[in-house]
Parts: sequence; structure tokens; C-alpha cells
Amino acid sequence: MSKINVVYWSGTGNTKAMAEKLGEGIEAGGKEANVSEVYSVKAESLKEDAVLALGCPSMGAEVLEEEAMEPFVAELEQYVQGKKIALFGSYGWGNCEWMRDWEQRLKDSGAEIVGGEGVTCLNEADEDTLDVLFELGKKLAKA
Ligand SMILES: Cc1cc2nc3c(=O)[nH]c(=O)nc-3n(C[C@H](O)[C@H](O)[C@H](O)COP(=O)(O)O)c2cc1C
Repeated sequence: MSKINVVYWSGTGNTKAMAEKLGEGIEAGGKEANVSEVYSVKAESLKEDAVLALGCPSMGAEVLEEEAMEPFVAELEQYVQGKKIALFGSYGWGNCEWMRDWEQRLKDSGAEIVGGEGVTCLNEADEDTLDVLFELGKKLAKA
């Protein structure tokens, strides 16, 4: 059974809960999910992953969290050509500009965004969003 890495940053747990639900979907789809906080993962270790998922809330002013996630994504960009990547994250008040920018950035580096766009939710994920993430996990397992 091959593993799918889900790497996330979460300050207050909203994006963490999204990551965990995505992981459940991956396992339901028949693959092992490796759900990790960004602090414990080196971008280089994902070099060979054909499929992976990344999560981060909107921080700063519509940007990725800047201490850990932003440098991680910046380093990962050199490896993403041809990869299938699912994106997700929570936000508090904006218009999801951070997610649109993140999608575009990875597409420009040659990645395919699984599902066409990142999954976003206002603050804590509701049941509908959790269902979407579960289904996305199953889709990742088959990608
Ligand atoms: C320092 C800081 C900056 C934030 N900036 C934004 C922002 O620009 N746009 C937005 O929609 N939400 C913003 N938020 C709200 C978070 O995205 C929101 O609280 C989210 O649910 C946090 O997810 P987490 O629980 O995974 O950390 C910000 C929150 C903090 C603490």
C-alpha cells in the first residue's frame, strides 16, 4: 500500500481538522495517509511523491503562514512539475485570495490541482466541507 503525504500548518486547529478528514478519505480510498505538521517534513522528502496534499489557512494579509509554510512551499516548488496536489485551508474573513494565489503558483510550477481548486472553509469546517474533503481524499487515493 503506497502512502500519500498530507502536510499542513494550523494555528488554531481548523486546518488540522481538514487535514485529518482528508487523511480519512485517503484511507477509505485504499491508500495509507501520512498526515504531518509542516515542521516535521522536509520539502525534499516529497520529491518522488506523484500525489500529495498541502493545507494552510489564510494568514498575514491573504498569504500562507510565513514562518514555516511559506518557505516549505517555496522549496517544494522546484519539485512539483507533474505532481497531482490537493490544496485546502481555513480562512476568517477574506475572499480566498490566498488560495487562488497558491493554486496559480503551483500550476505555474507545473502541478495539477486535484479537483481543480483548493478546498476552503470559513473558520471551522462544517459537515459539508468535511464531506468534500473525505471525497477528495478518496479521489487522491485513486489519482
Ligand atoms: C495573524 C492572522 C492573520 C490572518 N489573516 C487572514 C487573512 O488575511 N484572511 C482571512 O480570510 N483570514 C485570516 N486569518 C484568519 C484565519 O485564516 C482563520 O482564523 C483560520 O480559521 C485559522 O485556521 P487554523 O485554525 O488552521 O489556524 C488570519 C488569522 C491570523 C491569526
